[in-house]
Amino acid sequence: MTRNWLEGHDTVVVATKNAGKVKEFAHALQKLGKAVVSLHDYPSIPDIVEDGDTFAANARLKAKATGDALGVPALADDSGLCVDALEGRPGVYSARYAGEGAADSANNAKLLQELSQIGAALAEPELSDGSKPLSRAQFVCALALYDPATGEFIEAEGTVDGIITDRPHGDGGFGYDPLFWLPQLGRGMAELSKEEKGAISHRGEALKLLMTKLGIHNE
Ligand SMILES: O=c1nc[nH]c2c1ncn2[C@H]1C[C@H](O)[C@@H](COP(=O)(O)OP(=O)(O)OP(=O)(O)O)O1
Ligand SMILES: [Mg+2]
Repeated sequence: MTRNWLEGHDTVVVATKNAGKVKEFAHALQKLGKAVVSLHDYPSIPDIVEDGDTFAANARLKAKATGDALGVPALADDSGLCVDALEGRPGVYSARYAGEGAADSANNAKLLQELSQIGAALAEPELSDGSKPLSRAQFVCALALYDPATGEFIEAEGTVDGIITDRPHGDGGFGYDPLFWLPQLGRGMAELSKEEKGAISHRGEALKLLMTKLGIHNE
């Protein structure tokens, strides 16, 4: 068991510029009595190039650059959507699917366009609102916590399976959430509260695992 790196820190640095992630981490870590700061609070840290081949490699890159710049442990999240009908794309390219700096709405539009182009369709009945299931998909989240004092990493990964539908459901969450349907719940990811999403999501699962590795037992 690793020592708890977060002990004695009432603020956790999350190496992200994604406001949706910040909200989810803030909500989850608040239960441990910890506040979250993000790269929005440190504009002087230069942009981090995410050129790793895997979610885990990118998470390590972001955690290390941030931890080294600030001299305190930093937590990074690299995540994305892997769509079966697209052979796992957009994967590590999820954030820039529709181009560098693309808005979530543009990425969602591109996803529907690609799926429509190949005529993706699941041999499953349509949902009760008439929307069509297009492909199985998985959200993946790799977390890396880095300690600049020792150069060590603690890492964890989580996934959640779902289905991409041809229409959005709900307006919560961020990113691809509106197109991600959870057949096991009969609801869309963007229809869940932060609490509900955290309980089942790729990020929630990765965070639980990371906390276990740190020896922190929540609930
Ligand atoms: O729970 C999620 N619900 C919906 N979409 C999600 C989720 N988690 C990741 N995603 C999507 C958003 C973005 O298109 C990509 C992450 O890319 P990723 O590089 O990890 O994050 P980012 O560039 O938005 O912020 P940053 O790198 O500063 O942490 O996957
Ligand atoms: Mg990114």
